[in-house]
Amino acid sequence: MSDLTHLTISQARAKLRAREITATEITEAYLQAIERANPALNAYVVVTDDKARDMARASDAKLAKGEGGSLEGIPLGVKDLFGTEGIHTQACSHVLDGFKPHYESTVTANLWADGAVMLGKLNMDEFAMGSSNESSYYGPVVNPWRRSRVDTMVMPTTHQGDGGFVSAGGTRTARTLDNAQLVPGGSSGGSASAVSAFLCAGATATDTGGSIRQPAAFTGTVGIKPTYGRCSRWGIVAFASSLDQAGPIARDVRDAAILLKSMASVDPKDTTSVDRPVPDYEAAIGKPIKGMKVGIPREYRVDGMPDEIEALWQKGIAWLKDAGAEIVDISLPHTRYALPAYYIVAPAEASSNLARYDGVRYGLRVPGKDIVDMYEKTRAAGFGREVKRRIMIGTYVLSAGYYDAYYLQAQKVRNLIKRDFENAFTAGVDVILTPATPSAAFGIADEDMAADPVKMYLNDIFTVTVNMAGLPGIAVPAGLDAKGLPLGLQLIGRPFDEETLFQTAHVIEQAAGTFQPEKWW
Ligand SMILES: NC(=O)C[C@H](N)C(=O)O
Repeated sequence: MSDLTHLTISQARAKLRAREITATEITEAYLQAIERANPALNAYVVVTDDKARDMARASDAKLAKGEGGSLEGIPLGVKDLFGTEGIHTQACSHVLDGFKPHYESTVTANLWADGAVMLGKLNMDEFAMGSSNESSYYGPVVNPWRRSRVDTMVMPTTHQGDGGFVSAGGTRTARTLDNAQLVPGGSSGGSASAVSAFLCAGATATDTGGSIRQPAAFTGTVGIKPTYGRCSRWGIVAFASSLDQAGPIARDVRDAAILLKSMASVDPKDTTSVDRPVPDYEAAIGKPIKGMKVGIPREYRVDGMPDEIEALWQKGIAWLKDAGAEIVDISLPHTRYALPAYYIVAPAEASSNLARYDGVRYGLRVPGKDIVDMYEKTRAAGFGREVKRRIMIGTYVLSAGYYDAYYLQAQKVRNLIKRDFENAFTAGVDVILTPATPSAAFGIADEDMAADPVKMYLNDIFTVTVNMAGLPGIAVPAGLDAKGLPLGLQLIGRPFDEETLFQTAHVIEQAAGTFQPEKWW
């Protein structure tokens, strides 16, 4: 049965439609895999097994009649940020203890309408704030990937007895997995870990400054943040509303295209969702990229970037060139201001969005001597360190006297960043290629990151620009580092041109192959 969990969505879809397997069988295989692996990986915070079985049964009834949607019978995991009716939705925060919404987010409703089966809610950084999944109230998620060491042994040439038997000698290599646990990235760490470890066929995720693409890169999976407005934000717990976008994490580019097609829609309940038809993204896969103009932004060559990342980038450039693309150097001159500006805009919006958690309307309430005391005690107990840090930064940059110096400036910088991209695209660039992250996955409880939050924020250096400009970006696995850990490349496209991203990412995937962790859990 466990083999069923190794099918990609497109493979499972074909087998389900051909009645070679049933939705119940594949769902049971995933539930068993979760039961076995979750104590080690902590990817799921809730497993909705009864619901999964009911949904699978309903899918089987439809499939038996030759009916069903595009995802009929496909088991998925859902990031805990998505409101799921009657089911635990806590953004992995203590402050939302016991919260079960009476509504379903538009994105998840779209998936269920297309026949997908819900396996459970996935772990994440608290309120999506983080790049390591260590700020979750439910504890860190473990990356299924581990560093490995390659030992080369020189085998001596041996002689045996008078017969003069001679062994060939030479070298032998052995790969040993390191025991150190690594982060899966964040904030969608549960989604990335679960997809990579075969604990769901695909997962929903969100990306405010890199939360889909960075964990995808850290786990050898594919993650796309679509254009702002492509997926409805309705029913998703808000972090920074002008930046938040939902998207999928999947095992390959085709699966990501299938999932995004289902998740995306125009929604009157979210005024920022855009009224444009959702194309058949899968149709873009396999289309040649001959003549496509690929921009390489010189400002993404940041100080201290490891040689391995530069080498990966060069490899990506060579693959696209070999496939007939034209490579052009471009300049995005305001890139270096993106990270500081993001860490003003995002906390500012967060401080406003998170004001609603007051102990009255949702979740946790810690009694106090009066209402103000109750607010204070609830918020002090309910929010974790990183969330408190962002609320304080956000409140500060919005306060009278500082608003102009910080928030207003950051908004201006945001416009300049957007204009940089517009200039590149109007000059004829079709897609931009960059590394997805400045490093491979790092260790859980990494001392440097824990001591200095800015080090953690630097994880977002290549991804935040895309959110600031509202553009689509995809992370696609492109190789392994010297320690055997996955590394990803990022492609950035024109607004609403996700098709070009899938088309180009598929070329990289074809050249690089797909990557699976060695099973230890
Ligand atoms: N939410 C995100 O996109 C993650 C980003 N690292 C942040 O902490 O803001």
